[in-house]
Amino acid sequence: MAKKASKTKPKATKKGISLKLSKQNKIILGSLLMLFSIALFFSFLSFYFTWQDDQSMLSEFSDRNAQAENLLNKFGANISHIFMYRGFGLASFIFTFLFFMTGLHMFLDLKNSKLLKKWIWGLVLVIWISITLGFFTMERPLLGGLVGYEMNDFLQDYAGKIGVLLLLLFGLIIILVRLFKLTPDGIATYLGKQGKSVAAEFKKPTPNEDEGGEVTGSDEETPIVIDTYTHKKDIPVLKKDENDLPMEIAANKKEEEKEIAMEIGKITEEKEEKDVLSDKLVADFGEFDPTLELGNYKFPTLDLLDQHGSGGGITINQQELEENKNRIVETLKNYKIGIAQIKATIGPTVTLYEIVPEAGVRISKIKNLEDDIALSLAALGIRIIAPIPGKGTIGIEVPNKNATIVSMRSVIASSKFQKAEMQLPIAFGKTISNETFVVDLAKMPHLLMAGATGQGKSVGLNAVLTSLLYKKHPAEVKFVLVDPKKVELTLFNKIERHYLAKLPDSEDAIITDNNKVINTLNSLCIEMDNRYELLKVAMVRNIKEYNVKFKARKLNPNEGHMFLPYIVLVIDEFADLIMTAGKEVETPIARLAQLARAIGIHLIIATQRPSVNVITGIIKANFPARIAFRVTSKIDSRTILDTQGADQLIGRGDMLFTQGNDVTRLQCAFVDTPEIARITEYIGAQRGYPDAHLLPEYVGEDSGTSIDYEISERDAMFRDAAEVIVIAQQGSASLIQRKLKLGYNRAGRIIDQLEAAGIVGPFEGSKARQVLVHDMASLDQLLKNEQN
Ligand SMILES: Nc1ncnc2c1ncn2[C@@H]1O[C@H](COP(=O)(O)OP(=O)(O)OP(=O)(O)O)[C@@H](O)[C@H]1O
Repeated sequence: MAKKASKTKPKATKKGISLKLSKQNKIILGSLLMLFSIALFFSFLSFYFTWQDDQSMLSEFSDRNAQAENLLNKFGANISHIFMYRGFGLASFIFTFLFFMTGLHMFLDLKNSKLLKKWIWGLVLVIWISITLGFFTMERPLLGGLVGYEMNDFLQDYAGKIGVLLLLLFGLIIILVRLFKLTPDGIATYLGKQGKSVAAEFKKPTPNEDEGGEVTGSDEETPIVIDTYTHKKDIPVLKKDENDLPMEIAANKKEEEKEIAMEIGKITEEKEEKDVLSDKLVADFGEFDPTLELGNYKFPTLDLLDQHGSGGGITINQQELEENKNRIVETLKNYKIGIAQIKATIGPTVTLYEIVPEAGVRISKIKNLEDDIALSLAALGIRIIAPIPGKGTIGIEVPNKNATIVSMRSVIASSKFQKAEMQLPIAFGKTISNETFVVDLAKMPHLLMAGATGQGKSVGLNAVLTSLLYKKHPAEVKFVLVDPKKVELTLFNKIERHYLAKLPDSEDAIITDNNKVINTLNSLCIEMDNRYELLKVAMVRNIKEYNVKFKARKLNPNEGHMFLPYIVLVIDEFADLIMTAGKEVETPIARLAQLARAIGIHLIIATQRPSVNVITGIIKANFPARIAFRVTSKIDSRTILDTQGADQLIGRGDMLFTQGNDVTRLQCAFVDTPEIARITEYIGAQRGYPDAHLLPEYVGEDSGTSIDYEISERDAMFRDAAEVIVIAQQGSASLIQRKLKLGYNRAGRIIDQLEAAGIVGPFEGSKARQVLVHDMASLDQLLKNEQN
C-alpha cells in the first residue's frame, strides 16, 4: 500500500509541473500570442476602413464562398467586430499591445509581476479611452465602441453630461499621476521646455555661455528637469551620471590625498631637547651598560656542573618497551577495547604510549580503567591523558624501570636554553619527549611550587636559581631569598654582594626570621610603588621599556632614575610562614602578585602542604604558573593544579607544570648541593658590589605612627630629606621616597616634620607642597638657628 501511495504521488506533482508550462511550451505559446497580436493589429487597422462592407459577412462565417474585405478576411472581420464594434472601439488597439507583451514575456520567460501591472493599467486605459471617445463622438460609435457608447449613456442618465465629463477628468488625473507619474511641476517644466530648442537645452549646463535673461530661468529649471526624468526612460542616463560622478570624486580624492601626503612629508619633527641630549650622550659614551660596574664578571662555566651519569642521554630498553606494549594491549583487550595503533615516546623517567583506539570506543571508558591498567602493568605513576590535547590520541604514561637523571648541565648546555631570548629564562628540565623545557619567568609571572617532602622541591628551586645565574648578569637580576628552614638556601650567601637583595639594616641577606619576612615583603611593596612612580615619570609601561630608555640615556639619573634589575623573591617554605604570620604575609604577597609583574618583581613560592588554608584563593588566583611534584593525595593535586595527576607522579623530580590550561609532565633537572656550592663559590670569589642590593627601608606601622615635632626626635634622615627638597624645590613625599629609598610612611612623617620646621608649606591636596626655603644657605641658617 505504502509503495502504491509513493508511486502515485510523483505523478501528481509531474502533472502539476506540466500545467505550469515548460520552457518550450512557453516559447510556443509566446510566439503564438505575439503573432496573434500582429494579426489583431492589422485586422483592427483594416476594420476601420472596411467595417461597413464586411458587416453583412459576419453572419456568413461558415460559408467558404463569402469573402470579406478585411486584411485577415472573415477572421479579421469577426474578431475586429467583437473588439472594436461591440467592444471598446479604438481603445481595442491597446489589446494588441497587451497580447504582444504577454507573448514576449512568455517567449523570454520573464517575470510575470510587471505583466500583471501592464494588464491592469491597459484595461483601465481601454475603459477610459472608450468612454471618453464615446462621450465626445456620440455620432460615430465606432470610435468608442459599444461599451463606450453604452457606458456613456448609462452614466449620463445618472450624472449628466457635466458629471461624466468630471468623472473622465478625474480618470485622466489618476492615469497621469499614477501611470505616467506626472506632477504639476513636471507638467509645467515640460510645457516650458516645449518653447526651447533641444540645442539650447543641451547648452544650458555649460557655465561659459551667458545667455542674458535666460540664464536665471535655466538655473531654476535644471534641477526640475532632472526631477521629471527621474522616472522610467531616463533612468539609464541617470545611472550613467552616477557612475561618472564617483569616478570624478575618486580622482579628486586621489589628488587631494597626494597633496596631503606631500604636506606630511614636508613636516619635520623637531627633536626634543632631551632626545638631542641623549643622542649626544650615546654618541659620546655609548649606551648605558649596567654591567659595567662589574665589567670583568665571568659567568659560571659548565664544568662546575656534574654529568650525573646520564652523559649520552637515555638508553632504550627494547624488551621493557615490548613488554609494556603487550600488557597495555592485553589489558585493554580484557575490557573489550580494541587498539588501532600504538606508538611509544621515550622520556627520561617515563615512556608515553600513544594509543589510537578502534572506532567507536569511548574515551571515558579508557580513563576509568586507569587503576586496572596500572595494576596489570604492576607500576606506580601511571597517568592516562585522554585525549592528548591537539593530537586526538590517548596517552598512557608508564614510568621507566631505570629512570635517567636529567642533569642541570645537559639542560644548561642545550641550545634551546643558550639561545633563549627571554628576560628571565628558566630551564626546568626535560619533557616526556626528551626535549629541554625552557620558560620565561617574566611571562609567568609568578610561580607556585608544591610537593610532598623529599620529592624534589628544593632541587627545583635550585634549578631555577641556577638557570638565572647562568644567564643573567648580577646587574640584571637580584634575589630575595626566604628560607625558614635555614638550611636549603644558605649556600647562596656567598653571592650576596652579587645577586642578593636585602633590607638596609639586616646582616644576612637570606631571610630566616618570620618577622623579617614581613618587613621584607612590605619593603618590596614600597619598591614596587617606587618603581611604578619611576615608570610613570618615564612614561613607559613596563620594566623592559624603562630599562631600554634608561640605557639609551633618555632618563636622567639625577632625577632619581636608575637601571632597574629584576627582583626574584623565593620563599622556600610558605606553609610555615602563613601558619605563623597569616594575614601579615598574605596581604603583601597578594599585592605583589597582583601588581608586580610590570615592574619586574617575580615571586616563586614553594610549599610542602598545598592545602587550601596555605594556598588561599587570593594567592592561587594570582599565581597562574604552577608546578606540582609528587603529592600524597588527589585533593592536594587538585589544590595545586586544579586537576588530579600530581598524586600519580613517581617523585624524584617528576613534575607537572601548568601555565593555565595544558599540563606538561617534566623531569626536573637535577642539581646537587656540591654543584651549587661550586657555582656560588665561583661567583663569590669574583669582585662584587660593595654590598647587597638594598631594598627600601620599611618601618613597621606600630613603631612610629605618632608624629613627633621635637627636634631631638626627628627622623635620622630629616636633614637629608630637607636638602633633597630644597635642591629640587619640590615638596613631595614621593621625591624623598625615591631619592632616599624610604618607605611611604617614613617619607610622609618626614614631610610632616619638615612642615613643622617651616621648610615646606602645608598639605595642598594633589599639588606638591610649597618649599619655603629657597637655597641651601638659608636651610643651613634655619637649622642652625633652631639649635640655638
Ligand atoms: N630532579 C631530580 N632528579 C633526580 N633526583 C632528584 C631530583 N629531585 C630530587 N631528587 C632526589 O630527591 C631528594 C629530595 O629532593 P629535595 O631535597 O629537593 O626534596 P624536597 O621536596 O625539597 O624535600 P623537603 O621538602 O623535605 O626539603 C634529593 O636528594 C634527590 O636525591
